[in-house]
Amino acid sequence: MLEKSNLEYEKVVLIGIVTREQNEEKLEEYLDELEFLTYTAGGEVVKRFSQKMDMPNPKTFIGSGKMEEVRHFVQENEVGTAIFDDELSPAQQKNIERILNCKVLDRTNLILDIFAQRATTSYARTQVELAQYQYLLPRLAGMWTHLERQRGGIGMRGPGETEIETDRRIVRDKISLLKKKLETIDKQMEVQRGNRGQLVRVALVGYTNVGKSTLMNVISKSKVFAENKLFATLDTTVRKVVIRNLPFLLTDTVGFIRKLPTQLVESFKSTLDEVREADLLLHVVDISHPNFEEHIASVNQILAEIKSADKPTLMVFNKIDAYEAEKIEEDDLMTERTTSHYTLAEWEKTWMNRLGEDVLFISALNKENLEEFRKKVYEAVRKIHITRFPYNNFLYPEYDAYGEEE
Ligand SMILES: Nc1nc2c(ncn2[C@@H]2O[C@H](COP(=O)(O)OP(=O)(O)OP(=O)(O)O)[C@@H](O)[C@H]2O)c(=O)[nH]1
Ligand SMILES: [Mg+2]
Repeated sequence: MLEKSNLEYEKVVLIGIVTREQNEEKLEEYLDELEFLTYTAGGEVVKRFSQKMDMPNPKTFIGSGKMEEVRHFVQENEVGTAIFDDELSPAQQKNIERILNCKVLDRTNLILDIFAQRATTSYARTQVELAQYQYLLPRLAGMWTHLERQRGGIGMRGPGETEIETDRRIVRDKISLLKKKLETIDKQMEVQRGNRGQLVRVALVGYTNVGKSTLMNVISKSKVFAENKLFATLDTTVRKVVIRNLPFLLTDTVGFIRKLPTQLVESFKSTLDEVREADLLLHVVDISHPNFEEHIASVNQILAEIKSADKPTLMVFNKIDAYEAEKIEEDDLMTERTTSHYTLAEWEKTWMNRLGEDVLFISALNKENLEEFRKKVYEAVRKIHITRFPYNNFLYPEYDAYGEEE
């Protein structure tokens, strides 16, 4: 496994549904993200299809009329892949593949594919491979029920079952092998983490592509890979950073995303251990993204899943240089003013205001407000430090007590 399905320059169509919980506007936003994921995986979206429905069709997800429309387009335009925004059951995936006669992926599949493409270290590769096999296992079972139905009762416990059972056993063996391999690496990593001494640990967390690695680079003067694609970072990088005379460890981590496949959360447990063991989180947000509030909610949900929601956290609103409020023309009396029309100053007076001191607005790219960033991080790290080592708190005075030395 691991080798990614070849999406290079492949033409792709996206398919999503409008439901009671998900109106057209939401769907468009989700499909925007799905398109970005597709682009990251090496595909080019040529068309989006959507359908309004209360419940997805159990056999083909979308209705048969819509499916015919998609099939027609796929055939006419030599589309190689159809990607659904929602998770498809193994049976649905198979049925749709048969109708469309092209590759059919869902969101989970696509994310796994990108991770497979981007994993470079053996550690990240092992984690991705484990996630892939875990995704595959119930799908082998799905293949079986599909056979079962086709053949009917009598005589079906023949070679078909044996084959599937063998496949399943191979996959299960592979899973336990990979788990053992990870355990071994985990132990080594634990030792490494133990060797880091008693420095306070700070972790950068946040949605994918918000600028965590960029911030890591400006703060620690390191060269972590950053780019305008999703999941640029899969491995954690730890750097010792010193602000004034106060040293601490700063970790750059993998970005989160809406509906992050559970297999990935599970197999990236050890990568996420860095977050779990952190004393302070810097939750980085791309405030120029129209969905940034939803991104925050997704990140908080994953933090809760890994039991890290209660840690001291600084909210770092990044990309203020790129923030643009939507404008309402003066003669436009129809458009209702919403949060998308807020200026940054207005945002600061919303729920953000309730976070008190723990909020920051910066641009990592243009290095705006980094002095305030250093100050707030210094104060937060210092607070943790002096609770932990009350006897040497004289070492680290309040940030402003340094005067204008830097
Ligand atoms: N305009 C603007 N762009 C930024 C800023 N900070 C980062 N970027 C850009 O945002 C993109 C993503 O940056 P990364 O640092 O790779 O983001 P990340 O959060 O590490 O992303 P993943 O590792 O993929 O989760 C890059 O193209 C950066 O140049 C900023 O302050 N302003
Ligand atoms: Mg990164």
